[in-house]
Amino acid sequence: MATAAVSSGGISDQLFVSIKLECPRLDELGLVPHVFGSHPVAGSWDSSKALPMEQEEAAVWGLSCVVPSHHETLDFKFLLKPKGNSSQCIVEEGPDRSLVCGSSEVETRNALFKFDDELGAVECKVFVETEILSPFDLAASWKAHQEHLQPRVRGAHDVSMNAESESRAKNGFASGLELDLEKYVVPTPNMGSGVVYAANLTENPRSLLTTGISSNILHNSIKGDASPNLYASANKGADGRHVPPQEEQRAIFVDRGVGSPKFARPTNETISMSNAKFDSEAKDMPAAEGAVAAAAVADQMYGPKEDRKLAIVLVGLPARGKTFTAAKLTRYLRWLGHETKHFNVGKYRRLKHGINQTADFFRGDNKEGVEARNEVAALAMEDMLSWMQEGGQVGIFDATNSTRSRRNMLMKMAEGKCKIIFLETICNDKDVLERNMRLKVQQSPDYAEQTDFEAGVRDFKERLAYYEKVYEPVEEGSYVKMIDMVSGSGGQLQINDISGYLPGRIVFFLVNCHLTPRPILLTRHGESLDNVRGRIGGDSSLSETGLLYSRKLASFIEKRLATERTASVSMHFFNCN
Ligand SMILES: Nc1ncnc2c1ncn2[C@@H]1O[C@H](COP(=O)(O)OP(=O)(O)O)[C@@H](O)[C@H]1O
Ligand SMILES: O=P(O)(O)OC[C@H]1O[C@@](CO)(OP(=O)(O)O)[C@@H](O)[C@@H]1O
Repeated sequence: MATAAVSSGGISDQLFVSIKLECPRLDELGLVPHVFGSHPVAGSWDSSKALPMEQEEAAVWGLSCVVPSHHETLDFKFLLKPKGNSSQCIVEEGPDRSLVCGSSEVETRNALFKFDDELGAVECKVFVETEILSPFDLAASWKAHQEHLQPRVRGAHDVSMNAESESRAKNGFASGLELDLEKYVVPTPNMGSGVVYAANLTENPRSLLTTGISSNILHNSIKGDASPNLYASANKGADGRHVPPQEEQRAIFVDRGVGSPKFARPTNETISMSNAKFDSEAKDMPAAEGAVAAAAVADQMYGPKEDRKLAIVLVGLPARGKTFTAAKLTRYLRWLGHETKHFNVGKYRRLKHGINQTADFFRGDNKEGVEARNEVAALAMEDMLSWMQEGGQVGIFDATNSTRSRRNMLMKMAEGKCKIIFLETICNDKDVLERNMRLKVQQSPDYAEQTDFEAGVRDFKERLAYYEKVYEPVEEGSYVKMIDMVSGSGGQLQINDISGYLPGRIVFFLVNCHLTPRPILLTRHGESLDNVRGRIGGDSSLSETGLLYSRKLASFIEKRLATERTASVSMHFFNCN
């Protein structure tokens, strides 16, 4: 029957083969078509081990199976056996059929069977379909197949497999799907190359898209001389929401080149996590430490209702992973069911001042630059607060917010409206920073029009140096500091004055935050004695095969995962009662 030696990206693909035989006479004659061939899955040319085809319709018989990847070509033939008598067989006439992996040509000549007696001959139409499948596709289709055969019974403790499917599993599939853990290639996760710059996916600056606000009004509001709602009240619809005039919206997007398809209980002490320090080189599992630490925080903290509006204000020099962390946190909080939005001040700045600002714009002694940046930061904060008043729960405010005066401005704006937690990301690892900076120049719309990549890197480094000169680490308010959480030489999470259920969850998340995507491997136990009897569930011992699997699994973990610095193994027991 089939073939295949395919490998893509280090993962062995498998050849899925579906064969159909059409002949109205077979049923009349009480004959069952089989397939046998050169691969052990198809009996290694031993007719007594041929795979029986299944009657799908009155005249149609089918068989699908999967051929493991270590065979180049597989030859096969059809044979007929009388129902209930597997010792006799009639093999089809003509040469062996061959399936070669990667070849689009499949042998579909009719199958001719000659009988010695007056029956003469029987001719059957042949249809063959092949598909190369990854192990994941295969697992999914196997699951679907199993579920199709054995619909789940609600409330049943265990489900018996019927004899037919069991024997088929033994003959056709399970034996063919010999998962050799020694050779299992752990898939490389998608590293997200070519992904859209995370800041582009943040909230659209609605105040900027709403009206051509005068800088003065904005400026006043920043200084606290005017109600911040002054400009926000412009252009409201019947429901009180902002109505962006279409024309302006379009004009701004086009003119600035933003969104271009190119990119595509309370405590006042500092709780240092030295007791529950996150150290990626430590042997203890960080996840477990994080859970304990976060639970300790969360358990004490069920804050008052008014604290439920929460602003997470990022703080950090450029290229410290603020936008990255903000995007991940947004996703997590949304997944928990909290209305969360990510506001990126860079996006506002780009809309209002264009994408081509040089490092000079970010100089701490560039009064105009500082004012312009504060202006857009205030706009973003205003948008975030308005959104909270409309029902939003957690706003993530993503900017460098690198000076105390900027943070004071934000705290003042948030007074009585929401609680603020500063989330500072600190990174001292030169290699990580170098990589981050280059990544920023590659991805940020700020350098979309810079054709000289190295010139872009120099400009970004200059920008960073200006920020470093004025940078004031957070020492005020409630805060979480992520310190060198990515460098691999130990990391620390410091928390101060954090209270409430949600902040506790956030701390939990941050402690367990990973920088790089990683594969998650799931396995069930090996075959149990109950499984051998066709039963799922129960609590029986492992069969011989199950024991073999358990040894292979232990060796896989020891040999293969022990070398992975961040690998962790956890066991889960599911009780379906
Ligand atoms: N905690 C962290 N420390 C250092 N680098 C990080 C951290 N988290 C993520 N990164 C990396 O930093 C890169 C740049 O991140 P980004 O979020 O754009 O920086 P920022 O918003 O601080 O300018 C990301 O691609 C990511 O690989
Ligand atoms: O105004 P500050 O707090 O510096 O923060 C916003 C600035 O952060 C920057 C700093 O480089 O980063 P980003 O674009 O990566 O989000 C600028 O784009 C943006 O103008």
